[in-house]
Amino acid sequence: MEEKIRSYLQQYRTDDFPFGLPAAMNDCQISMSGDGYIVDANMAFPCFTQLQNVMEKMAEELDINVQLRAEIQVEAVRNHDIAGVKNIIAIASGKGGVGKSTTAVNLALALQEEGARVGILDADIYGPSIPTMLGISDQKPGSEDGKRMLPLQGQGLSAMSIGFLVPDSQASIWRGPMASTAFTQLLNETAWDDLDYLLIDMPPGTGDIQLTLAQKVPVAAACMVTTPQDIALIDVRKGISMFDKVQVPVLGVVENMSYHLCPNCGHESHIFGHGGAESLATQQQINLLGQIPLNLDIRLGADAGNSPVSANIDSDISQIYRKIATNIVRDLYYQLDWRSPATATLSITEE
Ligand SMILES: Nc1ncnc2c1ncn2[C@@H]1O[C@H](COP(=O)(O)OP(=O)(O)OP(=O)(O)O)[C@@H](O)[C@H]1O
Repeated sequence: MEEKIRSYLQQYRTDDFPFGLPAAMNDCQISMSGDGYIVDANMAFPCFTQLQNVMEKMAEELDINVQLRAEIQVEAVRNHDIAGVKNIIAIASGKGGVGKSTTAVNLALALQEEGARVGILDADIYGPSIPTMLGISDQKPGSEDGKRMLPLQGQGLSAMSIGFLVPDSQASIWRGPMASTAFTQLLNETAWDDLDYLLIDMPPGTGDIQLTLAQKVPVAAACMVTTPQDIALIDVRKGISMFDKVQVPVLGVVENMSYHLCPNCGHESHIFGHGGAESLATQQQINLLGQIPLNLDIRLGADAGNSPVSANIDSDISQIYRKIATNIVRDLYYQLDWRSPATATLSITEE
C-alpha cells in the first residue's frame, strides 16, 4: 500500500501540484498506524488546504484511512543580506485606494494559516495603515540589544511600520529621500524572527519613492493589486513596467473589489466593471492570482484590526485569501526557486 500511496502522490495533478506532489516536497515519509497510514509531508511552500484536499481524495480513491502531518520548510529564492527573512514579496498597486494594504494584511494572515512564518512591513510612510489593520496601533517597538527593534506581534504576524514610531503628521512632511531612508532603516534594523515571507505593503503609485524602494530592497517578486476599473488597470501596467525596469519579477495581479455578492439573494454584481484584470493578465502575460469580492466583513475587519481571515478560518472569504496566498508562493517556488523541477538548469560544457 505504501507504494500505491507514493504512486498516487506522484501522479496527482492540480494547478498547485503541476508535477505531482513529490516535486513540491522536501521529504515524505509514509508509515502504518493502526488500521491506517500516516503521511509525514515536508512541503516546499505553504499549502495546508490543498494538501488536505489531496489526502481526502486519496483516502477515498484508495479506500484507506490516512492521517496527514505536514510541515513547511521554505527556502530563499534570492540571496540577500536581510537577516531573519527568507523571501521578500512586494504587494504593490499602480494607484491609491484599491485596497492594497487590506489585501497585504489578509494575504499575510492567509499564508500564516497555510503554515508559513510571516511578517509584514508597512512601506507606506505617508499613510501607514498596517498598525490599525492589525489592531496594534497603540504599541511601540522595543529592543533587546539597543541596536535593532523587535517587530510587534499582531494576530500572529511580525509587523513593523513607521506608524509605530512617529505621529502621522510628522512622516507626511518628509521628502522622498528621507522617506526612503526611513523605510530602509525599518527593513534593515528590525530583528525579524526567521520569517519564511516578509510582505511589503508598498506605497501606492509608481513615482520616485516606489522606484527607489523596488531598487534598494532585495524583493524576490511582486504582486499587483487592482480593482476591475479601467483607470486602475492602466496604472497597473505602469507598476509592472516599473518592476521590469529593476528586474523584479511580477508574479501576477490580484483583483480586489472584483464583485459584490448580495448577502440576501446571492446575486453577483460587478460594481467596478468586469473581466478587466483577466484581460490585463493575458495581455501582460502574467497570472490572475485571484479575485476578492467587495465585502463588508473585509472592511469592518480592516477598521477594527480583526481580519475575517483569522476570525473564521473556514469562511468563504478566508478560503479566497488562502487560495490566492498559496497561488503566490506556489508561483514563487515553481518559477524562481532553484530547487523547483520547473526551474531550468544551465550547464556549460567546454569545447
Ligand atoms: N475587498 C474589500 N471589500 C470591502 N472593503 C474593502 C476591500 N478592500 C479594501 N477595502 C476597504 O477600502 C478602503 C481602502 O483600502 P486600503 O487602505 O487597503 O487601500 P490602499 O490601496 O492600501 O490605500 P492607499 O493607497 O491609501 O494605501 C478601506 O476602507 C478598506 O477597508
